[in-house]
Amino acid sequence: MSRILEIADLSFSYPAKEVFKKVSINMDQGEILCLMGPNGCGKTTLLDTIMGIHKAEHGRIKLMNQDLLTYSRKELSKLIAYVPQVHQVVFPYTVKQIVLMGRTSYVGTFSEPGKTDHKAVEDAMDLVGIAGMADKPYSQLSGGEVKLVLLARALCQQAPLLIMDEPTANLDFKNELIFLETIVRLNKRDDRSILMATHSPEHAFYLQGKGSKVRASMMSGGRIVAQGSPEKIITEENIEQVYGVRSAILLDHDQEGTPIRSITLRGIL
Ligand SMILES: Nc1ncnc2c1ncn2[C@@H]1O[C@H](COP(=O)(O)OP(=O)(O)OP(=O)(O)O)[C@@H](O)[C@H]1O
Repeated sequence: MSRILEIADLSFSYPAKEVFKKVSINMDQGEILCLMGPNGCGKTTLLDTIMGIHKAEHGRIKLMNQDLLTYSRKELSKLIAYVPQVHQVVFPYTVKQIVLMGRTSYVGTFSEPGKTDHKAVEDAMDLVGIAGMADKPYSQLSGGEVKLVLLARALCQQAPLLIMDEPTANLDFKNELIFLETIVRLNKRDDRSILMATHSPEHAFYLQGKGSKVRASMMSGGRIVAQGSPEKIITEENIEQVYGVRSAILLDHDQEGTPIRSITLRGIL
């Protein structure tokens, strides 16, 4: 199994704040890694550092066995697709124009997008169910619709590593499942590796139940405090320690006998 991402001893601080220290994470090709942790623990900053937006003070990141710093911006955009937590644009783009931006690294500087680019955009929009919104102004979408458009943009980038920051925030039940099912499909059919920061630990169980290879990492106080298979990491004890709340992990089985775990919150400690 080849490594898509190797993060070793990574540390980063903003001028007046240390965010994370000595973080080490490895991801195999074809794996889904769910990064969890309380608000403000550093998940987004870590994702931004992996994408080369922040420069780490210490440690190193290897992407597909090559030092991240040796890639050009254009090369990186073919290797990593990103669904951000929030996204604002000032120009009055249509939804289709935003999705087409996912093809930027494939289109020459002085060229127009070609047939392949338009086909990739249409396929991605069909897959996430937003084909009917193609000509709508992006600035007039709801928070949930924006997430679906950003997913379509990332899909047509066709990068081996997909990074998502709280992808299902703002989504209703059905769109949350469209998102999760799209992740499963990309992972199992296209062998994409997915790193997602999430406040919904049960997503790790859901994706695992659908046959994806899933691991969970829990971040707290700027460190990775637990890392491994979802059932070993997402435990009542770890949730108590990391989030300061009492919870119950419930185990059920679906019709095929596959275990399904869910979490209910019982109170603040
Ligand atoms: N540009 C910045 N300058 C200074 N401090 C920042 C900056 N951006 C974030 N921080 C701080 O760094 C810490 C980590 O923020 P980050 O957004 O990475 O957390 P997070 O785990 O993604 O949080 P959430 O779950 O709320 O999205 C927080 O304390 C935040 O206030």
